Amino acid sequence: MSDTLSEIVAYKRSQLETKKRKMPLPILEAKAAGQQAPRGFRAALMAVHGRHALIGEIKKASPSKGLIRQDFDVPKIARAYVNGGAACLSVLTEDKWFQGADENLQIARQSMHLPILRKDFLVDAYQITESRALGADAVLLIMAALNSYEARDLEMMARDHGMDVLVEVHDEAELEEALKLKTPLIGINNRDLKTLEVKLETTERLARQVPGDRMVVAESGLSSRSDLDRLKAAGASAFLIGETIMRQEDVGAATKALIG
Ligand SMILES: O=P(O)(O)OC[C@@H](O)[C@@H](O)c1c[nH]c2ccccc12
Repeated sequence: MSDTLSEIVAYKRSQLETKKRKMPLPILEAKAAGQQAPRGFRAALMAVHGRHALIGEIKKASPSKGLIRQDFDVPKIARAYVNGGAACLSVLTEDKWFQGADENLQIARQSMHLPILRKDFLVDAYQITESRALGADAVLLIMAALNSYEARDLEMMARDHGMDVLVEVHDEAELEEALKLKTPLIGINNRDLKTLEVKLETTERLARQVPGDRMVVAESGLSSRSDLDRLKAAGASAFLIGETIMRQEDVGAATKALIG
């Protein structure tokens, strides 16, 4: 376990057995079936015209930065993102490194109308059903944590539950695997999840290799309007932003300032 991603994934896998015992899959399936229908995540991104399509992330802490935001009022943050003009939200549910919680997703969803991406480390089919049972509209699949079979199976399950899939890559080999999936949403993470280093050049380099029928979502390390303009010119059409906005007291104003 030399890098952060492997450590997190190992921890996730170790939690799974307990979770499955506490909440057996059939019960979870029933919960998922009882949820309101998924809101269109991809559709909401595609509906944005004339300004940047932003996915506003609700994130309290991160492995690279520690605590990011002290005053963490989820409904207030969620509604501020709406008022600021975000197209979608992303909610961290990972508890140990990001201080997230499953409840944060449920609370955010009850607080506003935008589609929500469940941001976590999903490596097992159980977690896909769990995401829908929590009310997620979309899930993140991280190619660096999955082989191509796992990615394909998890994607199929997510689609069966009516959720959109954002597949995350950070190099050429992962992009090649991601393009074999059905989802049109290709997230390019500027942060290397193994070393935690951030380079906007990652989006610039990889976006060029994404066919025109896919949609590039630039992720991580975006801190200004000019970063968004720069990556849009490189081919990104949506932007996933957490820390920059989470550090601002006024989330609505910070969102507006970024997307115009
Ligand atoms: O806070 P930032 O640098 O704006 O990044 C947001 C988002 O891209 C980042 O939280 C993220 C991208 N991929 C992930 C996978 C797991 C956990 C977190 C992430």
